[in-house]
Amino acid sequence: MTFVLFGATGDLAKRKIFPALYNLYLDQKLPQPISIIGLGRGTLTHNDFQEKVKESILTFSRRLEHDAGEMGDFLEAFRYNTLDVNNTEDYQKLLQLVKQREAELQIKENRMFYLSVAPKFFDIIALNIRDSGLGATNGWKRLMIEKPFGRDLQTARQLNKKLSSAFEEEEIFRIDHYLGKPMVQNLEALEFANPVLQSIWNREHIANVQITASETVGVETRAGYYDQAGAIRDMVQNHMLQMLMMTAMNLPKKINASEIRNEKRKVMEALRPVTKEDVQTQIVRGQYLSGEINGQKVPGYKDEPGVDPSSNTDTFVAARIWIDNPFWSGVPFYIRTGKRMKEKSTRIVIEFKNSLDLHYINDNQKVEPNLLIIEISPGENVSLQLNSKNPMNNGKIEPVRINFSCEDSSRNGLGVPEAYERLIYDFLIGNSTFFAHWKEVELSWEWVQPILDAFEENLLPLHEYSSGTYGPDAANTLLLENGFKWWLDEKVEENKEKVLQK
Ligand SMILES: NC(=O)C1=CN([C@@H]2O[C@H](COP(=O)(O)OP(=O)(O)OC[C@H]3O[C@@H](n4cnc5c(N)ncnc54)[C@H](OP(=O)(O)O)[C@@H]3O)[C@@H](O)[C@H]2O)C=CC1
Ligand SMILES: O=C1O[C@H](COP(=O)(O)O)[C@@H](O)[C@H](O)[C@H]1O
Repeated sequence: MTFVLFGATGDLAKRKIFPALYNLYLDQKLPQPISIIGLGRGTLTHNDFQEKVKESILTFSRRLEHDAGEMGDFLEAFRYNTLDVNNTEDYQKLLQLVKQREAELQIKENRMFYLSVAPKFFDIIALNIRDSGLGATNGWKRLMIEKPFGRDLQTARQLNKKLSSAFEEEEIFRIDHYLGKPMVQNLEALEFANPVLQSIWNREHIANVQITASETVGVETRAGYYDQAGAIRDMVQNHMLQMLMMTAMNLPKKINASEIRNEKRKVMEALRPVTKEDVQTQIVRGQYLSGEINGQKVPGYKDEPGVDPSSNTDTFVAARIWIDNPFWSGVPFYIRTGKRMKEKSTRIVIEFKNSLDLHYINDNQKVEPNLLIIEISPGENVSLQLNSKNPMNNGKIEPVRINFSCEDSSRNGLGVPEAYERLIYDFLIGNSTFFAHWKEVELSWEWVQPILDAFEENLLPLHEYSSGTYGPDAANTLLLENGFKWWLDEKVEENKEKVLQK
Protein backbone atom coordinates (compact mmCIF):
# COMPACT_ATOMS: atom_id res chain seq x y z
CA MET A 1 0.00 0.00 0.00
CA THR A 2 1.22 3.51 -0.83
CA PHE A 3 0.25 6.56 1.23
CA VAL A 4 0.89 9.83 -0.65
CA LEU A 5 0.70 12.93 1.51
CA PHE A 6 0.24 16.29 -0.19
CA GLY A 7 1.18 19.07 2.26
CA ALA A 8 3.71 16.93 4.13
CA THR A 9 5.66 20.01 5.24
CA GLY A 10 2.58 21.70 6.71
CA ASP A 11 1.17 22.23 10.17
CA LEU A 12 -1.46 19.50 10.11
CA ALA A 13 1.01 16.87 8.93
CA LYS A 14 3.41 17.84 11.72
CA ARG A 15 0.88 18.03 14.55
CA LYS A 16 -1.57 15.30 13.65
CA ILE A 17 -0.80 13.09 10.68
CA PHE A 18 2.76 11.88 11.44
CA PRO A 19 2.06 11.19 15.11
CA ALA A 20 -1.12 9.33 14.10
CA LEU A 21 0.76 7.15 11.59
CA TYR A 22 3.43 6.42 14.19
CA ASN A 23 0.92 5.41 16.84
CA LEU A 24 -0.85 3.17 14.36
CA TYR A 25 2.50 1.59 13.51
CA LEU A 26 3.23 0.88 17.18
CA ASP A 27 -0.28 -0.52 17.63
CA GLN A 28 0.40 -2.77 14.61
CA LYS A 29 -2.42 -1.16 12.69
CA LEU A 30 -0.27 0.22 9.89
CA PRO A 31 -0.14 -2.32 7.03
CA GLN A 32 3.35 -3.67 6.39
CA PRO A 33 5.19 -3.09 4.21
CA ILE A 34 3.97 0.42 3.44
CA SER A 35 5.41 3.18 1.28
CA ILE A 36 4.77 6.71 2.57
CA ILE A 37 5.63 9.57 0.24
CA GLY A 38 5.55 13.17 1.47
CA LEU A 39 5.17 16.11 -0.91
CA GLY A 40 5.94 19.82 -0.73
CA ARG A 41 7.46 22.49 -2.96
CA GLY A 42 10.79 22.69 -1.16
CA THR A 43 13.85 20.54 -1.78
CA LEU A 44 14.48 17.97 0.93
CA THR A 45 16.48 14.75 0.92
CA HIS A 46 14.65 11.63 2.07
CA ASN A 47 16.80 11.77 5.16
CA ASP A 48 15.91 15.42 5.92
CA PHE A 49 12.26 14.51 5.59
CA GLN A 50 12.57 11.51 7.89
CA GLU A 51 14.22 13.78 10.48
CA LYS A 52 11.27 16.20 10.24
CA VAL A 53 8.83 13.35 10.74
CA LYS A 54 10.79 12.16 13.75
CA GLU A 55 10.85 15.65 15.26
CA SER A 56 7.10 16.00 14.91
CA ILE A 57 6.55 12.64 16.59
CA LEU A 58 8.83 13.50 19.49
CA THR A 59 6.93 16.77 19.95
CA PHE A 60 3.33 15.74 19.33
CA SER A 61 2.88 12.00 19.83
CA ARG A 62 0.65 10.92 22.72
CA ARG A 63 3.34 8.41 23.64
CA LEU A 64 5.94 9.67 26.02
CA GLU A 65 8.63 7.06 25.50
CA HIS A 66 10.19 6.04 22.20
CA ASP A 67 12.28 3.08 21.23
CA ALA A 68 15.03 4.09 18.81
CA GLY A 69 14.86 0.80 16.91
CA GLU A 70 11.10 1.00 16.38
CA MET A 71 11.36 4.65 15.38
CA GLY A 72 14.08 3.83 12.84
CA ASP A 73 12.03 1.01 11.29
CA PHE A 74 8.99 3.28 11.08
CA LEU A 75 10.90 6.15 9.43
CA GLU A 76 12.38 3.80 6.85
CA ALA A 77 8.97 3.78 5.08
CA PHE A 78 9.17 7.54 4.34
CA ARG A 79 10.36 9.19 1.13
CA TYR A 80 10.09 12.80 -0.03
CA ASN A 81 9.28 14.19 -3.48
CA THR A 82 9.27 17.83 -4.53
CA LEU A 83 5.94 18.71 -6.13
CA ASP A 84 4.13 21.90 -7.02
CA VAL A 85 0.46 21.08 -7.38
CA ASN A 86 0.26 22.97 -10.68
CA ASN A 87 3.28 21.35 -12.31
CA THR A 88 2.29 18.29 -14.33
CA GLU A 89 5.91 17.12 -14.68
CA ASP A 90 6.15 16.85 -10.90
CA TYR A 91 3.29 14.32 -10.96
CA GLN A 92 5.25 12.22 -13.45
CA LYS A 93 8.26 12.24 -11.12
CA LEU A 94 5.93 11.26 -8.29
CA LEU A 95 4.52 8.40 -10.36
CA GLN A 96 8.06 7.11 -10.98
CA LEU A 97 8.84 7.19 -7.27
CA VAL A 98 5.56 5.50 -6.38
CA LYS A 99 6.25 2.71 -8.89
CA GLN A 100 9.88 2.35 -7.82
CA ARG A 101 8.82 1.88 -4.19
CA GLU A 102 6.02 -0.51 -5.14
CA ALA A 103 8.64 -2.64 -6.91
CA GLU A 104 11.22 -2.39 -4.11
CA LEU A 105 8.74 -3.31 -1.42
CA GLN A 106 6.80 -5.70 -3.64
CA ILE A 107 3.53 -4.11 -2.70
CA LYS A 108 0.28 -4.00 -4.62
CA GLU A 109 -0.75 -0.87 -6.51
CA ASN A 110 -3.13 0.20 -3.73
CA ARG A 111 -2.74 3.98 -3.51
CA MET A 112 -4.08 6.46 -1.01
CA PHE A 113 -3.83 10.19 -1.55
CA TYR A 114 -4.23 12.48 1.46
CA LEU A 115 -4.72 16.16 0.54
CA SER A 116 -3.48 18.10 3.56
CA VAL A 117 -3.23 21.34 1.60
CA ALA A 118 -5.29 24.50 1.13
CA PRO A 119 -8.79 23.75 -0.23
CA LYS A 120 -8.10 25.76 -3.38
CA PHE A 121 -5.79 22.90 -4.44
CA PHE A 122 -8.23 20.02 -3.94
CA ASP A 123 -9.63 19.99 -7.46
CA ILE A 124 -6.36 20.57 -9.32
CA ILE A 125 -4.65 17.75 -7.42
CA ALA A 126 -7.51 15.31 -8.00
CA LEU A 127 -7.50 16.08 -11.72
CA ASN A 128 -3.71 15.72 -11.93
CA ILE A 129 -3.84 12.38 -10.12
CA ARG A 130 -6.26 11.26 -12.82
CA ASP A 131 -4.36 12.73 -15.78
CA SER A 132 -0.87 11.71 -14.68
CA GLY A 133 -1.73 8.02 -14.42
CA LEU A 134 -1.22 7.97 -10.65
CA GLY A 135 -4.87 7.01 -10.31
CA ALA A 136 -4.70 4.25 -12.94
CA THR A 137 -3.77 1.42 -10.62
CA ASN A 138 -4.18 -2.32 -10.79
CA GLY A 139 -5.32 -2.19 -7.17
CA TRP A 140 -7.61 0.28 -5.45
CA LYS A 141 -7.24 4.03 -4.89
CA ARG A 142 -8.63 6.35 -2.24
CA LEU A 143 -8.67 10.09 -1.68
CA MET A 144 -8.82 11.77 1.72
CA ILE A 145 -9.53 15.48 1.81
CA GLU A 146 -9.47 18.01 4.57
CA LYS A 147 -12.10 20.63 5.25
CA PRO A 148 -13.47 23.05 4.22
CA PHE A 149 -15.39 21.42 1.39
CA GLY A 150 -16.33 24.50 -0.64
CA ARG A 151 -17.36 27.87 0.80
CA ASP A 152 -21.05 27.67 -0.12
CA LEU A 153 -23.50 25.37 -1.86
CA GLN A 154 -22.41 26.30 -5.35
CA THR A 155 -18.65 25.96 -4.82
CA ALA A 156 -19.14 22.70 -2.92
CA ARG A 157 -21.10 21.30 -5.89
CA GLN A 158 -18.44 22.50 -8.33
CA LEU A 159 -15.70 20.91 -6.27
CA ASN A 160 -17.58 17.65 -5.96
CA LYS A 161 -18.12 17.51 -9.70
CA LYS A 162 -14.38 17.80 -10.31
CA LEU A 163 -13.48 15.24 -7.65
CA SER A 164 -16.08 12.87 -9.09
CA SER A 165 -14.37 12.96 -12.47
CA ALA A 166 -11.26 11.45 -10.85
CA PHE A 167 -12.63 9.34 -7.98
CA GLU A 168 -15.82 7.40 -7.28
CA GLU A 169 -17.88 8.53 -4.27
CA GLU A 170 -16.85 5.41 -2.32
CA GLU A 171 -13.18 6.28 -2.95
CA ILE A 172 -13.55 9.79 -1.44
CA PHE A 173 -13.05 10.18 2.30
CA ARG A 174 -14.11 13.68 3.46
CA ILE A 175 -12.65 14.15 6.88
CA ASP A 176 -14.58 15.78 9.70
CA HIS A 177 -12.44 15.30 12.75
CA TYR A 178 -15.46 15.56 15.05
CA LEU A 179 -16.59 12.23 13.62
CA GLY A 180 -13.31 10.78 14.86
CA LYS A 181 -13.91 11.85 18.46
CA PRO A 182 -14.52 8.77 20.59
CA MET A 183 -17.67 10.18 22.20
CA VAL A 184 -19.22 11.17 18.88
CA GLN A 185 -18.56 7.63 17.67
CA ASN A 186 -20.02 6.36 20.93
CA LEU A 187 -23.33 8.18 20.33
CA GLU A 188 -24.40 5.43 18.02
CA ALA A 189 -23.68 2.78 20.67
CA LEU A 190 -25.30 4.79 23.44
CA GLU A 191 -28.56 4.97 21.56
CA PHE A 192 -28.58 1.55 20.01
CA ALA A 193 -26.90 -0.68 22.54
CA ASN A 194 -28.99 0.49 25.50
CA PRO A 195 -32.66 -0.46 25.28
CA VAL A 196 -33.49 1.92 28.15
CA LEU A 197 -32.08 4.93 26.29
CA GLN A 198 -33.39 3.71 22.97
CA SER A 199 -36.95 3.65 24.24
CA ILE A 200 -36.83 7.27 25.37
CA TRP A 201 -34.73 8.70 22.52
CA ASN A 202 -37.64 10.43 20.81
CA ARG A 203 -40.17 13.27 20.91
CA GLU A 204 -42.36 11.47 23.47
CA HIS A 205 -39.74 11.87 26.16
CA ILE A 206 -37.25 14.49 25.06
CA ALA A 207 -37.99 18.17 25.58
CA ASN A 208 -34.99 19.59 23.74
CA VAL A 209 -31.44 18.82 22.68
CA GLN A 210 -28.53 21.22 23.16
CA ILE A 211 -25.26 20.87 21.28
CA THR A 212 -22.43 23.15 22.34
CA ALA A 213 -18.90 23.53 21.00
CA SER A 214 -17.33 26.41 22.85
CA GLU A 215 -13.69 27.35 22.61
CA THR A 216 -11.49 29.66 24.64
CA VAL A 217 -9.03 30.23 21.82
CA GLY A 218 -9.48 33.12 19.40
CA VAL A 219 -8.69 33.18 15.73
CA GLU A 220 -5.00 32.44 16.46
CA THR A 221 -2.81 32.60 13.34
CA ARG A 222 -5.60 31.71 10.92
CA ALA A 223 -7.18 35.12 10.32
CA GLY A 224 -6.64 34.87 6.55
CA TYR A 225 -8.92 31.84 6.42
CA TYR A 226 -11.23 32.52 9.36
CA ASP A 227 -12.16 36.09 8.49
CA GLN A 228 -13.58 34.77 5.20
CA ALA A 229 -15.24 31.75 6.81
CA GLY A 230 -16.67 32.68 10.20
CA ALA A 231 -18.11 30.22 12.70
CA ILE A 232 -20.94 29.33 10.32
CA ARG A 233 -18.58 27.79 7.73
CA ASP A 234 -15.80 26.81 10.12
CA MET A 235 -17.94 24.88 12.60
CA VAL A 236 -21.68 24.89 11.88
CA GLN A 237 -21.82 23.58 8.31
CA ASN A 238 -19.64 20.62 9.21
CA HIS A 239 -18.96 19.69 12.85
CA MET A 240 -22.17 20.99 14.44
CA LEU A 241 -24.48 19.50 11.83
CA GLN A 242 -22.57 16.22 11.92
CA MET A 243 -23.09 16.04 15.70
CA LEU A 244 -26.77 16.82 15.17
CA MET A 245 -27.07 14.03 12.58
CA MET A 246 -25.34 11.55 14.88
CA THR A 247 -27.68 12.47 17.74
CA ALA A 248 -30.91 12.51 15.80
CA MET A 249 -30.47 9.64 13.36
CA ASN A 250 -32.81 6.73 13.60
CA LEU A 251 -31.81 3.15 14.33
CA PRO A 252 -30.21 1.81 11.12
CA LYS A 253 -31.24 -1.65 9.97
CA LYS A 254 -27.59 -2.68 10.21
CA ILE A 255 -24.61 -0.94 11.76
CA ASN A 256 -22.55 -0.34 8.66
CA ALA A 257 -21.33 2.69 6.72
CA SER A 258 -24.07 2.83 4.11
CA GLU A 259 -26.94 2.29 6.57
CA ILE A 260 -25.61 4.86 9.05
CA ARG A 261 -24.98 7.43 6.31
CA ASN A 262 -28.44 6.73 4.95
CA GLU A 263 -29.99 7.51 8.34
CA LYS A 264 -27.88 10.66 8.70
CA ARG A 265 -29.01 11.82 5.29
CA LYS A 266 -32.65 11.33 6.31
CA VAL A 267 -32.10 13.65 9.29
CA MET A 268 -30.73 16.33 6.98
CA GLU A 269 -33.62 15.88 4.57
CA ALA A 270 -36.06 16.40 7.44
CA LEU A 271 -34.43 19.62 8.71
CA ARG A 272 -36.91 22.44 8.42
CA PRO A 273 -35.33 24.87 5.95
CA VAL A 274 -34.58 28.32 7.28
CA THR A 275 -35.65 31.04 4.94
CA LYS A 276 -33.71 34.29 4.81
CA GLU A 277 -36.60 35.82 6.78
CA ASP A 278 -36.50 33.08 9.45
CA VAL A 279 -32.84 33.69 10.05
CA GLN A 280 -33.62 36.68 12.26
CA THR A 281 -35.69 34.60 14.67
CA GLN A 282 -33.89 31.24 14.53
CA ILE A 283 -30.23 32.21 14.33
CA VAL A 284 -28.00 34.34 16.55
CA ARG A 285 -24.64 35.56 15.37
CA GLY A 286 -21.98 37.21 17.47
CA GLN A 287 -18.44 38.52 17.47
CA TYR A 288 -16.08 38.64 20.43
CA LEU A 289 -14.87 41.78 22.11
CA SER A 290 -11.81 41.98 24.31
CA GLY A 291 -12.03 40.39 27.74
CA GLU A 292 -10.33 38.04 30.12
CA ILE A 293 -9.90 34.29 29.88
CA ASN A 294 -8.27 32.30 32.68
CA GLY A 295 -6.91 35.54 34.15
CA GLN A 296 -5.35 36.66 30.85
CA LYS A 297 -6.46 39.76 28.94
CA VAL A 298 -7.29 38.97 25.31
CA PRO A 299 -8.00 41.33 22.40
CA GLY A 300 -11.29 41.70 20.58
CA TYR A 301 -11.74 39.97 17.22
CA LYS A 302 -11.32 43.16 15.21
CA ASP A 303 -7.94 43.77 16.88
CA GLU A 304 -6.57 40.31 16.13
CA PRO A 305 -3.58 40.24 13.74
CA GLY A 306 -4.72 39.82 10.15
CA VAL A 307 -8.41 40.60 10.79
CA ASP A 308 -10.06 43.42 8.88
CA PRO A 309 -10.77 46.08 11.57
CA SER A 310 -14.26 46.59 10.12
CA SER A 311 -14.94 42.83 9.87
CA ASN A 312 -18.50 41.57 10.25
CA THR A 313 -17.37 37.98 10.57
CA ASP A 314 -19.28 35.81 13.03
CA THR A 315 -17.15 34.20 15.74
CA PHE A 316 -20.27 32.83 17.45
CA VAL A 317 -23.39 31.21 16.04
CA ALA A 318 -26.40 29.75 17.83
CA ALA A 319 -29.40 28.24 16.09
CA ARG A 320 -32.78 26.69 16.84
CA ILE A 321 -33.30 23.77 14.50
CA TRP A 322 -36.45 21.72 13.90
CA ILE A 323 -36.46 18.22 12.49
CA ASP A 324 -39.80 17.64 10.81
CA ASN A 325 -40.11 13.88 11.05
CA PRO A 326 -42.26 11.62 13.25
CA PHE A 327 -39.43 11.07 15.75
CA TRP A 328 -38.46 14.65 16.45
CA SER A 329 -41.37 16.81 15.43
CA GLY A 330 -41.85 19.54 18.06
CA VAL A 331 -38.45 18.99 19.74
CA PRO A 332 -36.11 21.97 19.29
CA PHE A 333 -32.45 21.19 18.71
CA TYR A 334 -30.27 24.10 19.79
CA ILE A 335 -26.70 24.40 18.62
CA ARG A 336 -24.10 26.99 19.54
CA THR A 337 -20.43 27.42 18.87
CA GLY A 338 -18.06 30.25 19.50
CA LYS A 339 -14.49 31.34 20.00
CA ARG A 340 -13.13 33.10 23.08
CA MET A 341 -15.89 31.76 25.27
CA LYS A 342 -15.71 31.03 28.96
CA GLU A 343 -14.66 27.40 28.64
CA LYS A 344 -13.48 24.82 26.16
CA SER A 345 -16.30 22.34 26.03
CA THR A 346 -17.96 20.20 23.41
CA ARG A 347 -21.06 18.56 24.80
CA ILE A 348 -24.53 17.37 24.03
CA VAL A 349 -27.23 17.78 26.66
CA ILE A 350 -30.53 15.99 26.24
CA GLU A 351 -33.26 17.42 28.43
CA PHE A 352 -36.12 15.05 29.15
CA LYS A 353 -39.72 16.13 29.53
CA ASN A 354 -40.75 16.83 33.07
CA SER A 355 -44.29 15.66 33.64
CA LEU A 356 -44.10 15.23 37.40
CA ASP A 357 -46.95 16.46 39.52
CA LEU A 358 -45.05 18.94 41.68
CA HIS A 359 -47.70 18.98 44.44
CA TYR A 360 -47.24 15.27 44.87
CA ILE A 361 -43.60 15.75 45.69
CA ASN A 362 -43.82 18.38 48.41
CA ASP A 363 -44.41 22.09 48.93
CA ASN A 364 -44.47 22.92 45.24
CA GLN A 365 -40.80 22.18 45.25
CA LYS A 366 -39.17 22.80 41.91
CA VAL A 367 -37.86 19.60 40.43
CA GLU A 368 -35.13 19.82 37.80
CA PRO A 369 -35.66 17.79 34.63
CA ASN A 370 -33.66 14.66 33.95
CA LEU A 371 -30.68 15.30 31.73
CA LEU A 372 -28.40 13.07 29.74
CA ILE A 373 -25.07 14.84 29.44
CA ILE A 374 -22.58 13.64 26.87
CA GLU A 375 -19.22 15.34 27.24
CA ILE A 376 -17.26 14.99 24.04
CA SER A 377 -14.17 17.01 24.84
CA PRO A 378 -11.94 17.89 26.54
CA GLY A 379 -13.24 15.22 28.98
CA GLU A 380 -15.09 12.18 27.70
CA ASN A 381 -17.99 11.28 29.89
CA VAL A 382 -21.65 10.39 30.01
CA SER A 383 -23.74 11.39 32.98
CA LEU A 384 -27.36 11.28 33.92
CA GLN A 385 -29.01 13.90 36.07
CA LEU A 386 -31.71 12.39 38.26
CA ASN A 387 -33.59 13.72 41.28
CA SER A 388 -33.10 12.29 44.72
CA LYS A 389 -33.93 13.10 48.35
CA ASN A 390 -31.07 14.72 50.19
CA PRO A 391 -31.14 13.44 53.79
CA MET A 392 -28.65 16.16 54.74
CA ASN A 393 -31.09 18.84 53.60
CA ASN A 394 -34.40 17.92 55.25
CA GLY A 395 -35.10 15.30 52.62
CA LYS A 396 -35.35 17.95 49.93
CA ILE A 397 -35.49 16.68 46.38
CA GLU A 398 -32.25 17.66 44.66
CA PRO A 399 -30.63 16.80 41.35
CA VAL A 400 -27.80 14.30 41.46
CA ARG A 401 -25.43 13.43 38.65
CA ILE A 402 -24.47 9.85 38.00
CA ASN A 403 -21.27 9.66 36.00
CA PHE A 404 -20.35 6.88 33.64
CA SER A 405 -16.82 7.95 32.95
CA CYS A 406 -15.34 6.63 29.73
CA GLU A 407 -12.14 8.54 30.23
CA ASP A 408 -9.13 6.31 30.38
CA SER A 409 -6.36 8.67 29.52
CA SER A 410 -3.92 6.53 31.45
CA ARG A 411 -4.17 3.46 29.21
CA ASN A 412 -0.80 2.33 30.57
CA GLY A 413 0.52 5.83 30.03
CA LEU A 414 -0.11 5.61 26.29
CA GLY A 415 -3.01 8.04 26.02
CA VAL A 416 -6.24 7.50 24.10
CA PRO A 417 -6.05 7.27 20.28
CA GLU A 418 -7.16 10.63 19.07
CA ALA A 419 -9.50 11.57 16.24
CA TYR A 420 -6.90 11.64 13.45
CA GLU A 421 -5.54 8.28 14.45
CA ARG A 422 -8.97 6.69 14.32
CA LEU A 423 -9.87 8.34 11.03
CA ILE A 424 -6.57 7.58 9.29
CA TYR A 425 -6.96 3.97 10.40
CA ASP A 426 -10.47 3.86 8.91
CA PHE A 427 -9.06 5.40 5.73
CA LEU A 428 -6.38 2.67 5.60
CA ILE A 429 -8.93 -0.11 5.94
CA GLY A 430 -11.50 1.61 3.71
CA ASN A 431 -14.20 2.09 6.35
CA SER A 432 -16.10 5.27 5.51
CA THR A 433 -18.63 5.17 8.39
CA PHE A 434 -17.16 8.20 10.11
CA PHE A 435 -16.51 10.30 7.01
CA ALA A 436 -18.94 12.73 5.47
CA HIS A 437 -20.78 11.43 2.41
CA TRP A 438 -21.29 13.95 -0.39
CA LYS A 439 -25.06 13.89 0.16
CA GLU A 440 -24.61 14.94 3.82
CA VAL A 441 -22.26 17.70 2.78
CA GLU A 442 -24.59 18.96 0.07
CA LEU A 443 -27.64 18.90 2.36
CA SER A 444 -25.66 20.74 5.04
CA TRP A 445 -24.72 23.48 2.60
CA GLU A 446 -28.33 23.64 1.39
CA TRP A 447 -29.51 24.25 4.96
CA VAL A 448 -26.76 26.75 5.67
CA GLN A 449 -26.99 28.71 2.41
CA PRO A 450 -29.91 31.04 3.40
CA ILE A 451 -28.01 31.83 6.60
CA LEU A 452 -24.90 32.73 4.60
CA ASP A 453 -27.08 34.94 2.37
CA ALA A 454 -28.70 36.65 5.35
CA PHE A 455 -25.28 37.26 6.96
CA GLU A 456 -23.99 38.64 3.68
CA GLU A 457 -26.95 41.01 3.40
CA ASN A 458 -26.70 41.96 7.07
CA LEU A 459 -30.30 40.95 7.73
CA LEU A 460 -29.67 40.21 11.39
CA PRO A 461 -27.70 41.88 14.14
CA LEU A 462 -24.10 40.95 14.87
CA HIS A 463 -24.20 40.74 18.67
CA GLU A 464 -20.99 41.62 20.43
CA TYR A 465 -19.96 39.51 23.42
CA SER A 466 -17.09 39.90 25.82
CA SER A 467 -14.35 37.31 25.63
CA GLY A 468 -14.62 34.89 28.52
CA THR A 469 -18.44 34.71 28.49
CA TYR A 470 -20.96 32.24 27.09
CA GLY A 471 -21.65 34.45 24.09
CA PRO A 472 -24.38 37.02 23.48
CA ASP A 473 -27.53 37.14 25.64
CA ALA A 474 -29.57 36.64 22.49
CA ALA A 475 -28.45 33.02 22.53
CA ASN A 476 -30.08 32.59 25.94
CA THR A 477 -33.26 34.27 24.73
CA LEU A 478 -33.45 31.74 21.89
CA LEU A 479 -34.06 29.03 24.52
CA LEU A 480 -36.05 31.13 26.95
CA GLU A 481 -38.59 31.75 24.20
CA ASN A 482 -39.40 28.03 24.46
CA GLY A 483 -39.11 27.96 28.26
CA PHE A 484 -35.64 26.39 28.29
CA LYS A 485 -32.11 27.37 29.25
CA TRP A 486 -28.63 26.25 28.26
CA TRP A 487 -27.65 23.65 30.81
CA LEU A 488 -24.31 23.67 32.58
CA ASP A 489 -23.58 27.37 32.01
CA GLU A 490 -22.70 28.93 35.31
CA LYS A 491 -24.15 32.29 34.44
CA VAL A 492 -27.45 31.17 33.00
CA GLU A 493 -29.59 31.53 36.09
CA GLU A 494 -28.57 35.20 36.47
CA ASN A 495 -29.26 35.89 32.80
CA LYS A 496 -32.64 34.25 33.03
CA GLU A 497 -33.61 36.55 35.88
CA LYS A 498 -32.51 39.54 33.82
CA VAL A 499 -34.44 38.44 30.73
CA LEU A 500 -37.57 37.65 32.76
CA GLN A 501 -37.46 41.06 34.47
CA LYS A 502 -37.37 42.75 31.05
N1 LIG B 1 -3.65 22.86 10.79
C1 LIG B 1 -4.78 22.44 11.36
O1 LIG B 1 -4.93 22.35 12.58
C2 LIG B 1 -5.96 22.05 10.52
C3 LIG B 1 -5.86 22.09 9.14
N2 LIG B 1 -6.95 21.67 8.40
C4 LIG B 1 -6.87 21.67 6.95
O2 LIG B 1 -5.72 20.94 6.54
C5 LIG B 1 -5.19 21.46 5.34
C6 LIG B 1 -3.72 21.80 5.56
O3 LIG B 1 -3.61 22.76 6.59
P1 LIG B 1 -2.22 23.15 7.25
O4 LIG B 1 -1.31 21.99 7.34
O5 LIG B 1 -2.57 23.90 8.48
O6 LIG B 1 -1.63 24.18 6.18
P2 LIG B 1 -0.14 24.74 6.09
O7 LIG B 1 -0.25 26.08 5.46
O8 LIG B 1 0.61 24.59 7.34
O9 LIG B 1 0.54 23.73 5.04
C7 LIG B 1 0.22 23.77 3.68
C8 LIG B 1 0.96 22.67 2.95
O10 LIG B 1 0.65 22.82 1.57
C9 LIG B 1 1.86 22.81 0.83
N3 LIG B 1 1.71 23.65 -0.35
C10 LIG B 1 1.36 24.95 -0.40
N4 LIG B 1 1.34 25.37 -1.68
C11 LIG B 1 1.67 24.30 -2.44
C12 LIG B 1 1.81 24.10 -3.83
N5 LIG B 1 1.60 25.07 -4.72
N6 LIG B 1 2.16 22.88 -4.26
C13 LIG B 1 2.39 21.87 -3.39
N7 LIG B 1 2.26 21.99 -2.06
C14 LIG B 1 1.91 23.20 -1.59
C15 LIG B 1 2.90 23.37 1.77
O11 LIG B 1 4.14 22.87 1.40
P3 LIG B 1 5.39 23.77 0.93
O12 LIG B 1 5.22 25.13 1.53
O13 LIG B 1 6.55 22.99 1.41
O14 LIG B 1 5.25 23.77 -0.54
C16 LIG B 1 2.46 22.74 3.09
O15 LIG B 1 2.98 21.45 3.19
C17 LIG B 1 -6.08 22.66 5.00
O16 LIG B 1 -7.09 22.22 4.13
C18 LIG B 1 -6.70 23.05 6.34
O17 LIG B 1 -7.95 23.68 6.16
C19 LIG B 1 -8.09 21.20 8.99
C20 LIG B 1 -8.23 21.16 10.34
C21 LIG B 1 -7.19 21.59 11.23
O1 LIG C 1 -12.17 22.34 12.58
C1 LIG C 1 -11.97 23.14 13.48
O2 LIG C 1 -12.04 22.70 14.75
C2 LIG C 1 -11.38 23.40 15.79
C3 LIG C 1 -11.97 22.87 17.09
O3 LIG C 1 -11.69 21.51 17.18
P1 LIG C 1 -11.61 20.80 18.60
O4 LIG C 1 -11.31 19.39 18.26
O5 LIG C 1 -10.52 21.49 19.36
O6 LIG C 1 -12.93 20.99 19.27
C4 LIG C 1 -11.56 24.89 15.68
O7 LIG C 1 -10.72 25.53 16.61
C5 LIG C 1 -11.17 25.33 14.29
O8 LIG C 1 -11.45 26.72 14.16
C6 LIG C 1 -11.92 24.57 13.24
O9 LIG C 1 -11.36 24.87 11.95
